[in-house]
Amino acid sequence: MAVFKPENVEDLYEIGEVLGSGHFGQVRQVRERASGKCWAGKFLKIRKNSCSRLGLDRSSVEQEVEILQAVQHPNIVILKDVFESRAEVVLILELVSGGELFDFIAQKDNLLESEAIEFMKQILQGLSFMHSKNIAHFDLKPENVMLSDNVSPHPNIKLIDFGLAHLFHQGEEYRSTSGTPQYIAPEVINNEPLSTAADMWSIGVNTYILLSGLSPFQGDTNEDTLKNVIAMNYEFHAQYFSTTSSMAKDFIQKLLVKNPNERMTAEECLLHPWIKPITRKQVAN
Ligand SMILES: COc1cc(-c2ccc3ncc(-c4cccc([C@@H](O)NCCN(C)C)c4)n3n2)ccc1O
Repeated sequence: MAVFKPENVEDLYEIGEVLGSGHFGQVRQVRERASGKCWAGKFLKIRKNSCSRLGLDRSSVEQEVEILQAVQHPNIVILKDVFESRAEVVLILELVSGGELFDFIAQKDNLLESEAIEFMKQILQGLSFMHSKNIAHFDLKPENVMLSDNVSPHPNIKLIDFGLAHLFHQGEEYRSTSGTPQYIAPEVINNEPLSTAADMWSIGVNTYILLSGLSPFQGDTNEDTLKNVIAMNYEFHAQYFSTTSSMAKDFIQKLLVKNPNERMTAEECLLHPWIKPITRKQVAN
């Protein structure tokens, strides 16, 4: 069993404002007393015993910590420290100040395809690194793609929220139906054995949204959305994709493939001509 620091987190950090909350618990800004530097504290309630319904299993928190410790990359949020007291675990994480990628995009009149490519390239670089370590994120969605800051013209992408992430062990079969309906792959819905390829389906959905603002499988209800995913029921609506390059559509089509084994991998995505132009003319788009 992993041992986290037993010190009271408030002895070392001043606890600040709530930055956000979700299934994972609360994220608060914290200031390191010794250095004055600000970090993000992810506060997680831990189940007191197996009968308790409130809080997270300690084992799931241990897996998230193990994964975060294994993925030190410029495009993945860095884990600095972990504290545990009573029924709470606190992850001290790199503070990501630029907000969510899609809020950044929503504030712009329109996103150039060249800008979308730059963002997607960084997401794929972080994801390719994770997949090289047999780790899948399993919750890739706009809210979990954040920007390091909102001042530089070319902000850095930071992937967050590894609460559903999984480290695959040799020969292991792993199934899970967790995730957000709009972004999950057909094999997740069908409770079939999963692999890092499920992330690549989500990348296809995120790219479709990045370029159009539309969600390809979104239905009126979650049930309708899941039916659309299973039926592969999506199209490039002319009203939203009239100026989108054929290369971009080809990129998406090579990810929204039902058979996980036939989907592009993150490495193959980084070599796709939409991401890595072959000719100088392509770069002009
Ligand atoms: C590593 O796991 C997580 C990290 C973070 C994280 C890390 C650094 C960091 N700096 C700023 C923030 C932040 C700022 C505003 C809102 C949120 C969060 O509540 N919403 C993000 C998306 N949500 C679906 C996780 C997080 N974060 N969030 C949030 C949730 C996680 O499960």
